[in-house]
Amino acid sequence: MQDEQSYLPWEEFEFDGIYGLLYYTQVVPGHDGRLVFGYVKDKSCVFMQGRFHLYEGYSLCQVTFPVRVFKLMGVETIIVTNASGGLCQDFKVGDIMVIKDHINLPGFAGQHPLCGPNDERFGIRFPCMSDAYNKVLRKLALDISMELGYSNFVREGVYCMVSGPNFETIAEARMLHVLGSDSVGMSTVPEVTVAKHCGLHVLGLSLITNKVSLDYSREEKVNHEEVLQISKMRAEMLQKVLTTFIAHSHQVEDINSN
Ligand SMILES: O=P(O)(O)O[C@H]1O[C@H](CO)[C@@H](O)[C@H]1O
Ligand SMILES: Nc1nc2[nH]cnc2c(=O)[nH]1
Repeated sequence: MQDEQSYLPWEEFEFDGIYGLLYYTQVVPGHDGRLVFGYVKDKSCVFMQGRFHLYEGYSLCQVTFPVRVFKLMGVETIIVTNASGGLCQDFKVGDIMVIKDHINLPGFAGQHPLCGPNDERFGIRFPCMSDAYNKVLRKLALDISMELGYSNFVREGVYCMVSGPNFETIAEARMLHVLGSDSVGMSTVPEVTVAKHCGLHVLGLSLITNKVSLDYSREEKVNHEEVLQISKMRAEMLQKVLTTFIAHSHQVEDINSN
């Protein structure tokens, strides 16, 4: 972070073929709080290096505000990434899960970003969510992972959002598993819900940073440092999948055949 004297809310950057501007905000450790405008190959992109979470005290309207800004800027496709705990017993730490569907647990309790008057400029009152994660984009992500030789680490599954900030009790983890969740985290679902509401195409990738304990005899305890460490370890691989995906996105012939 720059000192107060020289502080500017943005700076120019060039990194690994990506050029653009960085904007700074304040968020949780591991989330840099930067909004990055740039290009991957010839595709203009905007990246959120970090996000806002419900557990930080932001409303879901604030959490999802950037998505609506992106929509107004002309963004058509959004790629959401997160860190999550693996509930599916076949998943290993370091796997990447292409999100097939989600469970909006806070939404069941009325913590939903679309509660309140519906803004018709963005979408309809009762949006369909059964196809939130675009099938064509999911297939492209899986094909690319295979081409890159990552097929052993890449899975598909259902992500469940809890509000956090605590990690799950064993009884909670067992319940989420029985409900059909393959992984659990504290984000993503509000952004995806608002993105689908306003007609954006969505791809979701979840990095499995830890195995969630379903067993009272297991000694390991999850912590945020472990989440950060595995995220760092897999950053290069995720970056490769994402940049290749963006570069190949012109291959998507009919994105609406979802
Ligand atoms: O979902 P993201 O923000 O990627 O991070 C996940 O990891 C953090 C907990 O370690 C929580 O923020 C959880 O949601
Ligand atoms: N709720 C939850 N969020 C996570 N984010 C990364 N790992 C986990 C986890 O095990 N549980």
